Amino acid sequence: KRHKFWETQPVGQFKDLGDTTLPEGPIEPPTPVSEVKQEPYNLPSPYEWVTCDIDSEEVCAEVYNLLTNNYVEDDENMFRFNYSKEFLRWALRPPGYFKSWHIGVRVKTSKKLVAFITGIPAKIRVRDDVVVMAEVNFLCVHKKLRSKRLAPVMIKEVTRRVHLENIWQAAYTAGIVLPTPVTTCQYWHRSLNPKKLIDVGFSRLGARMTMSRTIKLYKLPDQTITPGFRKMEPHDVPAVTRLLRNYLKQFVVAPDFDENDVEHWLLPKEGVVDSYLVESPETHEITDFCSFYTLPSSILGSQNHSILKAAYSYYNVSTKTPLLQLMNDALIVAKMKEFDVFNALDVMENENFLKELKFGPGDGKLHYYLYNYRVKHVLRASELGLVLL
Ligand SMILES: COc1cccc(CC(=N)NC(=O)c2cccnc2OC2CCNCC2)c1
Repeated sequence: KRHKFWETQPVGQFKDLGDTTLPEGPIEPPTPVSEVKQEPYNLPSPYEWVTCDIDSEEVCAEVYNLLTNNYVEDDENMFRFNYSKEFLRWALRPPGYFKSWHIGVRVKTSKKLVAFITGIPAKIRVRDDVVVMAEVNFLCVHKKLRSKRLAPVMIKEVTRRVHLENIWQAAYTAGIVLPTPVTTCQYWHRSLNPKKLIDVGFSRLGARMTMSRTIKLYKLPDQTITPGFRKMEPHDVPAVTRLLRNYLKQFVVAPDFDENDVEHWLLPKEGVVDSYLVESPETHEITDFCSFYTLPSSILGSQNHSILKAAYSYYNVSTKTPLLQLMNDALIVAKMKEFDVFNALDVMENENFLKELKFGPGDGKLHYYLYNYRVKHVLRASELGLVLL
């Protein structure tokens, strides 16, 4: 039976899709925290819950190894996300995070970590309604424990622990269709190192194209071209916060970032997140911003290469520099940093630069979901201003 679990959850149900009488907003009301189930859900007997302290080098390494060997693969099982330990520590410890939301499952006897799921708190605006939600991510069950129905109990457990903090909504993404997407995004890729991408099977040589012609097609300048384009620095946090908050107002769903959030999520971190801005040489005003995060993938079947170095478009704001030129500078910097590919979703205003900057469409889609919050109509990807890691 399809979605046996999801039909029991407060999420938009397929059967409700046509019903415009259902109001936008929370589907179920909050309950008093005292009435939330105090004890963890039952796991099958060989397994036990554990809270993963990712500050611990040893535990962080266990989480890294579980994800490296068992997390999301592309549709053709040629690549698998390979989040770094530094990235995981960044992604899971934003302002106000809860250690109790970093949930693992161990084998009681061997203490082997065999499953993982996380939440982090985030202020998300839906139209005019700012809601503190949990962003749920990194749901991973060891390949050898699939189809044991562990995922539903892990989702119920993270939901229970989120409820204990008096938070009643969540946001998450998936590559599969569940009840019911808020929006569905197409992902796009811009080759930076076409020879390697073709060698490992990520891309194919175009019809009537030679390798040298393909290399020339994707060639980029070896310096950025926008005057005043520079790395973001700590003293830029207030100006970038103002710029980003104002820009994100136009989207139906978007993060409600304050300066602490911007400091955590957007200050450059080597090997984790890169962010650049344009400071007007005349007025010293910050007029534009672009950022991307580092998410390599393991290459599962290549002799010559083991890692695909990928940059993922994060938040970009253009108010003076044309978006096309700003994102071209982002591509130039990514190439200078030896990324092989630059990925982007067709969210926000991205569709205005994707084709022009020689992005090609990916072979899959990313669906966005809200838990316990109904959005009246499915949104266009361009109405979405939220990028999850
Ligand atoms: C190239 O290596 C891959 C390894 C695993 C999966 C995929 C395909 C895929 N599922 N890609 C995306 O979900 C994706 C494509 C473009 C931008 N962001 C994305 O996902 C982000 C956001 C959701 N969490 C994973 C990272 C590709």
